[in-house]
Amino acid sequence: MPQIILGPSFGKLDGAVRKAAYAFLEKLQESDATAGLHIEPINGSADPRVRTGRVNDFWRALLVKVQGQAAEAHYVYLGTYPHDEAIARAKTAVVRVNPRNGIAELVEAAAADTATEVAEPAAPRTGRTRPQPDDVDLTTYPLLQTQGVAVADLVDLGIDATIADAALTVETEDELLALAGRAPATWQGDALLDLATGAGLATVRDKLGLTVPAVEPDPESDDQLLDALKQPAAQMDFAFIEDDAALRAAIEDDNFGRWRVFLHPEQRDHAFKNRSGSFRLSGGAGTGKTVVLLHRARHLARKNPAARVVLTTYNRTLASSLEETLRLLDPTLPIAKNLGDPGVYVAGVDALSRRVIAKAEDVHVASAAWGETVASVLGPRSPYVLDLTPAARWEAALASAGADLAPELRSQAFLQAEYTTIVVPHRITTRDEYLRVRRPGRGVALSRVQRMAVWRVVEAYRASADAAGSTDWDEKAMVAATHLDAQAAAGVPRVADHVLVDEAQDLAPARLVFLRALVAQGPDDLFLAEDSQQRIYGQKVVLSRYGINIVGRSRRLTLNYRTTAQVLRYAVGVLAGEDWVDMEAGDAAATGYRSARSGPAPREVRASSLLDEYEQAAELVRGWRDAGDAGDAPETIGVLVRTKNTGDKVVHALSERGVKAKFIQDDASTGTGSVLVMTMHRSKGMEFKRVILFGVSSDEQGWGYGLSALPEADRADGELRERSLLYVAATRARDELAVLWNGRRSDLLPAHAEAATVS
Ligand SMILES: Nc1ncnc2c1ncn2[C@@H]1O[C@H](COP(=O)(O)OP(=O)(O)OP(=O)(O)O)[C@@H](O)[C@H]1O
Repeated sequence: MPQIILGPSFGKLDGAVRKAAYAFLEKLQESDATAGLHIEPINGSADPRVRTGRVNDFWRALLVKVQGQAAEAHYVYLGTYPHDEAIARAKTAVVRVNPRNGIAELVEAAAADTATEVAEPAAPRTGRTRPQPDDVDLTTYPLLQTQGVAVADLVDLGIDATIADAALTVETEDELLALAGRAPATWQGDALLDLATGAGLATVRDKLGLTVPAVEPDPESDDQLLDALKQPAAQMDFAFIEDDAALRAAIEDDNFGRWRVFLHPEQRDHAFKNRSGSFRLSGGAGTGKTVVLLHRARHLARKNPAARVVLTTYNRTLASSLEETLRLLDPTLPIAKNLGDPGVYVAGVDALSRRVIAKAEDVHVASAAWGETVASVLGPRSPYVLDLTPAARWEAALASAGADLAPELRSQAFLQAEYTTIVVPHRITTRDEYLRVRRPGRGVALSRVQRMAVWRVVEAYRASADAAGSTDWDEKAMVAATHLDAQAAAGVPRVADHVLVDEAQDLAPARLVFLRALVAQGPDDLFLAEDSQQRIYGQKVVLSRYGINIVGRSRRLTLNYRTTAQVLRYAVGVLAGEDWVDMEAGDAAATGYRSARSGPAPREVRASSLLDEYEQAAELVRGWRDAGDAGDAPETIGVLVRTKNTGDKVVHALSERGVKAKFIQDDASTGTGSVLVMTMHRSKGMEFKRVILFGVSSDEQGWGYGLSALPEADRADGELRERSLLYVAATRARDELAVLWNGRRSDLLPAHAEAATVS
């Protein structure tokens, strides 16, 4: 059966043609001799491998046939066009091997001639100096030259000579973005953007897997071309199609289906490479961390059908969305029904711990071993731990036993943070242990007397939960982890072979200890995707303190696929001026973070009153929704708010103004036909075509909620979470972002906003 390779296409197709194009490729995949396909060469084509095929009366597919030593032909699909256009394109399209790096690329015939006339190799770098800030005004100096890059360096990488020349004169990021979009191969654009953000030439080579070809390229050799198509950088533009679902996804949804088949070389590495132990993948919002996890889950399950792969994340809603997307990636992938079954088991981390406990209680509740497990985490108490302790019990415990606490410590927020980060993960069951424990990472220092006062409240909290036979989620995770460790020590196998975790930055220590306990230490055990700048819950966590040893196995993704460069710059501005720490206590600064897409600058709208703000929001949405053929489907527009209360009012206000809107809370499926209004917390992991951030004012209730109740030393971290929340919300926008407020503009917004302001 012929192998289809999806290549770059010159345009978009409308729905009906896409269906016909898919049907054509499906038939071609079965046999290129199928009657009616009419796979034919074209007289006078620049590339003798070019063929056209008949999609229907009017449309033709543009193909490149590569046979080589393979028994079956390979067909590179370059799009479907009206008959005459297809013939014209067939004459000039050339798929060739880049002589500098052996990567396959699609070029136009004229460009193919010039591009193979490769420039002189890069001159030795002696004597060339990078401009010094004292000599020149770097803000008006060509971008790449400020990074010490010369035309010869670019040509040496394999970048098209014309693009390389132009790149060296470009002075602004926006111009570079436009130029990158015109490069003949996606990797070339990416290399230019990466160089402009400070990555050195060697780093770019490494990230894209660019190497000098071992043999002189032979334009006639099909085998060389096939090799070239398989290079990681080539696979940003050319994808070998493995199954019908991938083909259908990429053809019928050529924008949003791309992640299923076209991966960045770094994404490919992270998805498919074996790791000798636990691995941490960090990366800014929209860099494809979730995409990597999904591909990795599929890869592991396919590699070993008996493998038990757990795919998990912070909560149930995100887990449902992971499962849904995994099914999109591969409808044939076995999704395990029970934890411990072969296949991919997808669930939120709390659902996982609950499941472990439910099963253990069923079997072991009366056993001494289970009693010891529970007692080792919570002290002597009832062995029943399945019910949930409501957070309100902290208030009751404070009321009954908190009289000796200093006023700044007398809050549920402080006690919960102390309990979650220190008491539970260290399995502290007595006052003496609590008096002795080290509390690294906790902002507030506690004297011995203060510790004793805290412990009295902890005892009251535990006593009431014991009476109710309940535990909170941190306690459940820790009891479950302790149980799994005890079982493993007794020779019972762990319940998973691979654990893949999304949004790990939001997981409290006990949850991480629990995930560690699901799988034995070893190759490909734990894979954590995280972005510390998106931490909107809990406290900073350092993985090594909880038995997760990453050293040397962490990487960062920097190419944002979701948002435009303009939205990204604005969102990163929200984070500016703060120190960010990652889960290995390293620097999590957003260096090298870039987008290859361009769009309008974010809009800031200062409303004169709340009513005016509603009005402005409705007007924006109506404008986007009713923009003729290009109008947005309502559910692709997100209105993000700080609190549920504001959200309810916005839904009402929009509905009054003729905009059908729906408040989304826990429901995983959002439906169609309504603009989606949700809290910024709920928007995590989601994306919209256009986003309104509503009520981003320092006067708006909700922002900084609870911060004043925190001790001074914990407040700075709380403020970081507010900043992260706004960053998360702003990065949900793919194409356009509008920021609305009335009253005082929020201090969290970028100081010198690159935004058009309307008031
Ligand atoms: N290789 C790719 N080709 C095309 N689109 C991609 C690719 N990788 C990711 N994307 C798209 O980029 C968007 C962001 O991807 P994803 O959600 O995986 O990022 P993320 O890093 O997990 O983001 P966040 O941290 O904000 O949740 C998605 O729309 C995804 O489909």
